[in-house]
Amino acid sequence: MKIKVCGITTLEQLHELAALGIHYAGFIFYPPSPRHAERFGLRGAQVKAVRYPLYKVGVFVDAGYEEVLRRVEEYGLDMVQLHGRESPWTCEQLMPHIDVIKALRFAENDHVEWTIRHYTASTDLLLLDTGVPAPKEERENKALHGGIGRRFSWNRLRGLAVDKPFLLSGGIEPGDAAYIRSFLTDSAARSLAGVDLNSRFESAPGIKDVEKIRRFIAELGGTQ
Ligand SMILES: O=C(O)c1ccccc1NCC(=O)[C@H](O)[C@H](O)COP(=O)(O)O
Repeated sequence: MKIKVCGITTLEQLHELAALGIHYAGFIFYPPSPRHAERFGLRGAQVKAVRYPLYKVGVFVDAGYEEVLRRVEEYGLDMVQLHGRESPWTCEQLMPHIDVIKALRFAENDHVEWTIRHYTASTDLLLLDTGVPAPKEERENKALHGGIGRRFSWNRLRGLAVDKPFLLSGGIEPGDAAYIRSFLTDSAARSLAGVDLNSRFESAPGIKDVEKIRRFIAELGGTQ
């Protein structure tokens, strides 16, 4: 089970999380987010200079091609996560340059299987997250693109043949380890690469509670 921790904002936290053996470290490049990498003074040259055995992932929301590749260079990113309404074609344009995670966000009536199939050939890894139903006031708060701490019904994945490795995401919290382990018995879990941890493992937005993450990883059975 791979672990991605998203919304890292300081080098100290990157260092502590690397020591826990996490596989993916997410840095958010979306200014309205309370976890925006630069909000806490994090700079590209610092991130680029540190070497840990993990993937540095830049998270973008409908950013332009040039902006994404500029950040890849500046921060020494290994992967990008596209968390907005990027089309399969947009993902394909980036794939020759950098590994792409496409985040798919499911609201109640979205067709999970069809949406996944649409992106299978156009991404290296999927991240399945919760979409908000989008009443007017939520639509207007753009920061609600991710990190909202809400879960979509994982039961909607049960029985599906997912033809691409995926990270399970969306409001995962301390105490979910047993449920995630039980999900491993489902056929959809054949493609489950790991889990994505974010707002439910923070003491404040952008500040990860490393001890909570350490305990959760232990409950999951450790990192491999
Ligand atoms: O975390 C954010 O603030 C964020 C804002 C805009 C786009 C993406 C964002 N996070 C990306 C992630 O991959 C999150 O970890 C994912 O949405 C799950 O977060 P949570 O619901 O807090 O578990």
